[in-house]
Amino acid sequence: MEVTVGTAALALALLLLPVLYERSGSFRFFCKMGFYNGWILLLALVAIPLCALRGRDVENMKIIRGLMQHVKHLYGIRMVVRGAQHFPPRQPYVVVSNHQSSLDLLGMMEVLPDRCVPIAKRELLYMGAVGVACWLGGIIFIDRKRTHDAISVMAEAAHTMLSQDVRVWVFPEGTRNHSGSMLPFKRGAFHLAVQAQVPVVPIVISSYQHFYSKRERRFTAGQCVIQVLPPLPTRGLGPADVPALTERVRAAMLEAFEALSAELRPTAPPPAPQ
Ligand SMILES: CCCCCCCCCCCCCCC(=O)SCCNC(=O)CCNC(=O)[C@H](O)C(C)(C)COP(=O)(O)OP(=O)(O)OC[C@H]1O[C@@H](n2cnc3c(N)ncnc32)[C@H](O)[C@@H]1OP(=O)(O)O
Ligand SMILES: CCCCCCCC/C=C\CCCCCCCC(=O)OC[C@@H](O)COP(=O)(O)O
Repeated sequence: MEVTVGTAALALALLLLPVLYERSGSFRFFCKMGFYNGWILLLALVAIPLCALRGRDVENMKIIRGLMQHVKHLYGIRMVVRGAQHFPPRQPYVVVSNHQSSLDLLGMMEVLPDRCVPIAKRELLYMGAVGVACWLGGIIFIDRKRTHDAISVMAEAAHTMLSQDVRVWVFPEGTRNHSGSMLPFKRGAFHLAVQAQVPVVPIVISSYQHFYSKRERRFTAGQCVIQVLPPLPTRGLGPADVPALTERVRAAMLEAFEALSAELRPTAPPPAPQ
């Protein structure tokens, strides 16, 4: 009898799920985000044995990139890349981009250059299969709570970039930011570029506001523009030039971000006929 009641309750709940999904925006949002994380976890499980053949190697980022590129289609997100010609050919550089949400992974995987690894918070290492896949991909982990250690990891990265022909991707805001603008930039990425004497390539990911908002629990289909800006050289610059370089890059990125936000903002619906 108990089994029958339990089974009936489960069947009723399952039947109600599509209704709830249809009627509740919040429920839809949590389902979509849950699926996003779960799917990435599953993809990481696929990536691990493929990447393990090489061991920890930046070439594995090609496998991770390849496995991730279809995810945008699952969510109806159209990615438009502009300025890809600005990526310097055949040389290391530091990519800096704005960081709004974990959805940035989709934009990143759309344009991630070959032999390019992100710098990530070390907490990512402990995300089960995702952490293992990231480690195998050669992702550089830093402990944000230990500035001194983070700086020495980045100094080591400057050396690796040159000795192993590696590009590095940094989110200079240092954390996700949903404010609709950009946080002040931390200087690590720019010290890295100056130490290695390589260009900085700024990338702006347009605002998600018109199709995704964590606060409003809204996640629909939409368009995202990824704009690669002209690289800034650092040859001849020293540590004293880092603050000005940081501000120059942030100003250029903020200008591009605001222009994209204005361009992509949905126009108000026409007034209803009187
Ligand atoms: C198939 C599917 C599998 C799934 C795979 C999924 C893969 C996806 C992976 C994507 C990962 C994306 C993850 C994104 C993140 O984790 S973002 C968070 C981590 N990133 C950052 O924090 C980067 C930016 N941070 C910095 O650059 C910071 O500066 C940092 C080095 C971390 C230090 O920060 P903090 O402690 O806050 O100190 P300050 O920034 O205030 O710096 C203190 C002074 O030190 C100077 N400084 C900084 N860096 C250096 C350096 N390298 N060399 C010398 N000096 C440095 C800095 O200028 C400050 O001094 P002044 O105030 O300027 O005098
Ligand atoms: C055994 C433990 C199992 C744990 C399982 C966890 C499952 C998680 C599964 C998938 C996670 C997919 C998202 C991957 C990475 C997203 C990168 C990202 O956006 O990191 C945030 C970081 O930039 C800044 O962090 P904060 O904004 O400072 O916070």
